[in-house]
Amino acid sequence: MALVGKIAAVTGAGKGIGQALTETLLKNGAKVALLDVNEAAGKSLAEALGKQYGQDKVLFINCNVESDEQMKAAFQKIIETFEAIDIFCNNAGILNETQWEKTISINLMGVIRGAYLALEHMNKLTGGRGGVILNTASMAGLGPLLSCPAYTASKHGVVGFTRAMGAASAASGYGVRFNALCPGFVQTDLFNNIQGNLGQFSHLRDAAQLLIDKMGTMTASEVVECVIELLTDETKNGEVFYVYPQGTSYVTFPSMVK
Ligand SMILES: NC(=O)C1=CN([C@@H]2O[C@H](COP(=O)(O)OP(=O)(O)OC[C@H]3O[C@@H](n4cnc5c(N)ncnc54)[C@H](O)[C@@H]3O)[C@@H](O)[C@H]2O)C=CC1
Ligand SMILES: CCCCC/C=C\C=C\C(=O)C/C=C\C/C=C\CCCC(=O)O
Repeated sequence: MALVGKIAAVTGAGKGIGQALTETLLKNGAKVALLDVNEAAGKSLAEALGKQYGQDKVLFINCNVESDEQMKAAFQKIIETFEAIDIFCNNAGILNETQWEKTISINLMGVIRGAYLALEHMNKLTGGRGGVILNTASMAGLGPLLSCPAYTASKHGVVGFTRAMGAASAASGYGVRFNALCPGFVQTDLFNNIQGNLGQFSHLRDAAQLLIDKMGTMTASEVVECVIELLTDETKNGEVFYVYPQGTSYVTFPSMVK
């Protein structure tokens, strides 16, 4: 599936990994709807990218992934403007162990909400033209980030949801692929502004820092460079793609059916 002419939407598009995803999609010829709750960041990015790629290629929508109403309205706006949707990147996320319910609400419930609404418009059985849904999980969806249990739970949830939806979609003939992106540490606002967000686990900051020092960090652009394959290769469904400073790998899981 080439990206030229495809219609994409990215949540949390205003900054960090979402910004890099948006720029990469535009660079490869897609039109992109930028969804973000940060109006200032999303709007100014959309304006800058509109100048670079053409105003008809970008659309900013102020939208909180926690809101069913705002998300439904966002999909309506995308369809009104671009007529379809082929690629949906469920990327918005926070890391806040003090506000752990909000962390679950945005990172996991927001992803499920986004996927179900996207599917209504993309499902080939209901008039959609198929496509791919990419869920940004994390390496914390594969192993425990000791200072961040709620965040770790949210990301394990995203990995499980993606795998189950990939299987459900294939078995149902929806024509929509589901893949999860699991980056290691990425230099973004989420990573840099961790101070005050670890709550009762603040005393584990140094232990987490040791892990960061051992593993290293990446830029958002380095992560997204590796993602094109996941979006374009039509054989990739239900995949969990681990991106770390030294390379990438498709994660394998043990089969529980004996
Ligand atoms: N930075 C890192 O080390 C890693 C981040 N991730 C994941 O990548 C995704 C993106 O994170 P970053 O780019 O690092 O963060 P970031 O903080 O740089 O950007 C997140 C964007 O999401 C938006 N956002 C937050 N809550 C929202 C909501 N309720 N509705 C709509 N938009 C919302 C923010 O306004 C911001 O523009 C998240 O899901 C995060 O968990 C995964 C692995 C590592
Ligand atoms: C200094 C406190 C921690 C700061 C972490 C900031 C951002 C992290 C974002 C993530 O999504 C996590 C990325 C990578 C690490 C996740 C899990 C490590 C698992 C290690 C293991 O399996 O042993």
